[in-house]
Amino acid sequence: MFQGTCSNAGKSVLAAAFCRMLRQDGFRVAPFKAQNMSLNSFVTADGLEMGRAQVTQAQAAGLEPDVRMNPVLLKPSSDVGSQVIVMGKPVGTMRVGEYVRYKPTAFQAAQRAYDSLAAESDVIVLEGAGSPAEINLKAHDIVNMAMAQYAGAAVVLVGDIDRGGVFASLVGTMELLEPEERELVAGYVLNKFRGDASLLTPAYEFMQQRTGRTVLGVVPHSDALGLPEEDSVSFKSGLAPACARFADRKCADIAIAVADLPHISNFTDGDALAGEPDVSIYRARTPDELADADVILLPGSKNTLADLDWLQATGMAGAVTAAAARGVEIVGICGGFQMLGATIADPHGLESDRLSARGLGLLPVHTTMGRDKTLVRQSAVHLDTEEPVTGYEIHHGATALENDSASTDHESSGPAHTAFRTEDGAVLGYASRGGRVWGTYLHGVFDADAFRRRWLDTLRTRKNLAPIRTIVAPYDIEPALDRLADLVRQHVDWRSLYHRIGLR
Ligand SMILES: NC(=O)CC[C@H](N)C(=O)O
Repeated sequence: MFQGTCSNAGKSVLAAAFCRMLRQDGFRVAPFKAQNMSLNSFVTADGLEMGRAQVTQAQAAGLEPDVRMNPVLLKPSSDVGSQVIVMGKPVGTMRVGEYVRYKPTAFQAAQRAYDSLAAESDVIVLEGAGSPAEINLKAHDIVNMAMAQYAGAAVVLVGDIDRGGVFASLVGTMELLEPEERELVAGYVLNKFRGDASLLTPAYEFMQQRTGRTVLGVVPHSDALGLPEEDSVSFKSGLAPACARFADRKCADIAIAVADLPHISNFTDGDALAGEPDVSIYRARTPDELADADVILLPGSKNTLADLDWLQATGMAGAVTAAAARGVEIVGICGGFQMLGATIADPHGLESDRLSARGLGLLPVHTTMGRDKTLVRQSAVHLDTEEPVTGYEIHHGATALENDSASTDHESSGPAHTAFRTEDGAVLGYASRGGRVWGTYLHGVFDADAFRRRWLDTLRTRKNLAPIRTIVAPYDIEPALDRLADLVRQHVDWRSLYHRIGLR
């Protein structure tokens, strides 16, 4: 089990690496994280919702994502607390105190999920959350040492050396554990190292003497892995792959600005675009940052109305409508799609106490949030290009086209047409008359290689750049998972870990 001395220490990535390595070595391996807090979720084939990190780890393990791998998911929606998802379905929106009271039930669900997964596997790679040494939270822990004890796991403590203070964090974490918890710790991994690792060797001796545990490895910092990010922590601090890569690519042909909404969900929707050599994709928080964009992407949101307020308050809303008037391509996904419309209503107060609001008025559509949550994988066709797309839907809102679009008082909303249609004929998104403003409920819409290239080529043509016409950057994380496994094999004493858990 990988536990961190802080959040974002790189536990998920190490867990993914071990899933891939164990699979390469012929074991039946599955990932598990009792509880995730993330707005980056995914829908399983049976229509259940789980965190993205275990989806990547499942792929590393060669398995279909399964909700047992992440039985509890908390999706913070601020004003009204977090939406609590248990075994893939929302059980309610709870404030902290309420959730603490609910935790014994959540832990039971996690234990049942673990047992059933463990019965089918040779090895489970568990992941903790945050740090196990948060002494104020320990009494009701269900995801760190409590889970490790339940599973009888060997724990690797992961420290982020890039932040500094890594030895103090490791020693301090050990210090704050109960003796029986400390027993479970097999050793340490120092993650995100830049520089000459031989400089660290004197510290290993010290750690061994002081704590009786050794450093099992030092993993170099790597921006270039190209794996999806688990939660928005790294996106917010500008560390997500898309942003990291942007630094080198300010001059790419197509500039795509992603509005960095306070409740941004599923920003992984931009990952496939970030991999394209002719694209620079970056987050935008101010109107200025939208100025040179060829595309403005409004991503998903766990709180559409609050984020719409944020767009208004920051002046971003005005900048988006002005850009639309200049002919800039405006794309909305899920919550972003809802924002493009004329009105959004949340009569049950599911996301906030704002019961309704006007949208940006760029598409003549109306959204109403219903109590039922749509959770489904979808295949659809983009009608203009006839290219297939696939992805998943996660939303409460239902969005419909205005009967008589002339009735709208929003200047920019003109007649719109269906942009995406599913196999069974359902509408999955609309586009404005000229097609430059469009939105869809489909997360992952840009993952389809052919559609993505066709769309980028339309943008190129508009800028008088030659279309590329072939798929130059297929979106596939398989090679990245293999690269990751190689990197970790090189730098971590995986043999002694295998030995510790009884594998040969
Ligand atoms: N994933 C999303 O962007 C969800 C949009 C919105 N919060 C809804 O539930 O309808």
